[in-house]
Amino acid sequence: MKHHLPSIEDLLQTNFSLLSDMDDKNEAAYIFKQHQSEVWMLTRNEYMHYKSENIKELYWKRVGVSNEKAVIQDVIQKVQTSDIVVITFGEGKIKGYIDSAALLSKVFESYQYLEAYFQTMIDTMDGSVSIVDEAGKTVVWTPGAERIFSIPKEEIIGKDMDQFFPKEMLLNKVTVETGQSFRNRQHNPREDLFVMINSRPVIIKDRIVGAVAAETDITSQVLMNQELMNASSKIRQLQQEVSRLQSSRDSFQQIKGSSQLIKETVLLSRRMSETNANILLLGETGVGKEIFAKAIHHCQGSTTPFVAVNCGAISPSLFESEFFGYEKGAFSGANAKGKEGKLESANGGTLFLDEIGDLPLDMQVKLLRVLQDKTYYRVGGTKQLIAHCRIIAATNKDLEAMVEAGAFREDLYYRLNILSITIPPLRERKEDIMELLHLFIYEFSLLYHRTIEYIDPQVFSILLKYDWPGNVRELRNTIERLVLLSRDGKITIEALPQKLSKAASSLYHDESLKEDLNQHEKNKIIEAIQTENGNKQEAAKKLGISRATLYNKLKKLNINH
Ligand SMILES: Nc1ncnc2c1ncn2[C@@H]1O[C@H](COP(=O)(O)OP(=O)(O)OP(=O)(O)O)[C@@H](O)[C@H]1O
Repeated sequence: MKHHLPSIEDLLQTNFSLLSDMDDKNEAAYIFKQHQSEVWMLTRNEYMHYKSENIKELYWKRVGVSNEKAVIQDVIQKVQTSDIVVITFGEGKIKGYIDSAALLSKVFESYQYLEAYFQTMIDTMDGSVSIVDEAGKTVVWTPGAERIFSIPKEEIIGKDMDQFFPKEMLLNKVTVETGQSFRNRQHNPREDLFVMINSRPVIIKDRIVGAVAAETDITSQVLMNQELMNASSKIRQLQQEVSRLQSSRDSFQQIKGSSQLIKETVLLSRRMSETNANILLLGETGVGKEIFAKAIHHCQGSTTPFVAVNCGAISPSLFESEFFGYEKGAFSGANAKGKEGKLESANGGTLFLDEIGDLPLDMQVKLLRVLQDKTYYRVGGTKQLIAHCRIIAATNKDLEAMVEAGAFREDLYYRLNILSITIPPLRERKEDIMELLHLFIYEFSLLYHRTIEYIDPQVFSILLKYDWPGNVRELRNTIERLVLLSRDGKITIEALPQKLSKAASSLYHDESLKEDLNQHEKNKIIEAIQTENGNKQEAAKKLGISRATLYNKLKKLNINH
């Protein structure tokens, strides 16, 4: 590793002799005389000269001493006062010496290697790297920086950066002043330029001597995102129009998502909806049970009533009268004319029993009777009524466990569970997040009259990675918040609810963002090519980009089409 300072071993020379071993034939370059921890030195020539002249007093020079375990910096310090430094080992025995000329030449060689590596490294990098010294003056400005910021090196080197950039962009100045590091901060230094900045202090012996800032140009990702946003919003608009026209034909259009899991769930629901039988919908909170229930109900172009009852929200004492209705004078406080129940209101259509797990046990018996006989009586009534409706029940509870615990009737469970559909949670179909996200942005931007033109790529990345315990409802509510908190058409990371940004801080890093965006871009392109039966000209048109751009992207994203 030639670019590092040489080690003591690299520099050690052994061409020496101790005075006690010295004779005239000895060719050693230096002669050492040692007393305890101190060492004196003569060159061989001096020694021979003094001897031949018969000079009694030899003119020994005292030299520096370092142990073989010392660091090279120690030797460098000692050669400042003596030309050579003796290296000892064990109990102070002399192992060899280091002379200043050899040391200087080796250190200079390391410096040359380091300089060559450093220069080649900054010339090779695409991104921008800049360094300021402790006075805030620019000392390094790479070709990447020249290209990204269009400022030639000659213009900026030696100058204060705030002559060239607005103060809020100068993270390296903050870093050099405070020692604070930054990671993945996004900036928009020019209207047509987006960069991601990292910065760190340069520290020598606990002193900040400068700061390095590395900037990556993410303009193309951001623009691509905006292009996609615009394209998706146009597509969404068209889809809404089409689905309005088609809504009488296909009620499942409302259920968005193109993951295999959601497609299979829709397919199963479609098949079940054709049977007219009762259906049980299972799934975590917010997965879309009600939206599925409505789609099943409307599947046959039904204009019949869809009546929803939240079993968890009706007080147990009112349940029976709410459910079956009552005759006039059935109980005190009742409507004098009597009232039809939910079963009757749903006549000919669908009764949606949400949160069926919360149905009181006595009502479970009565519901079972309706399911079996299709007949019931109003409270206080004697006329038998026929239940002419499909029942769709839904719950996010584990009914089987409730049966085992005696909280839900086994016979009712089996009756309801004949046709059941489990709607998968969003974390198992993350491919759907992007589509739902665009749908909700579009919906809320219309509702609140806010045009969204830009979404911070970090926001996308965080939304795609989060596990969504509250499923689609939580995603929808989050998007509503983001649209409401958007400023100048921009959704930024600060608008995210705290729990999302917290969950993301451990996940987020540059590469994952790129991967997510690339994957999304890839999916959109493949989808467009498939829809256009492989016709690239048409696919490019559909994506709103030129044919040449499409070919570039196919190459860059490794798409074989
Ligand atoms: N696949 C989907 N496409 C579009 N919107 C969806 C989808 N799934 C759910 N939503 C929306 O998410 C929200 C929650 O859905 P829904 O009320 O149907 O969930 P749920 O499972 O019935 O919830 P809960 O268990 O709390 O009753 C609704 O606004 C719904 O329109």
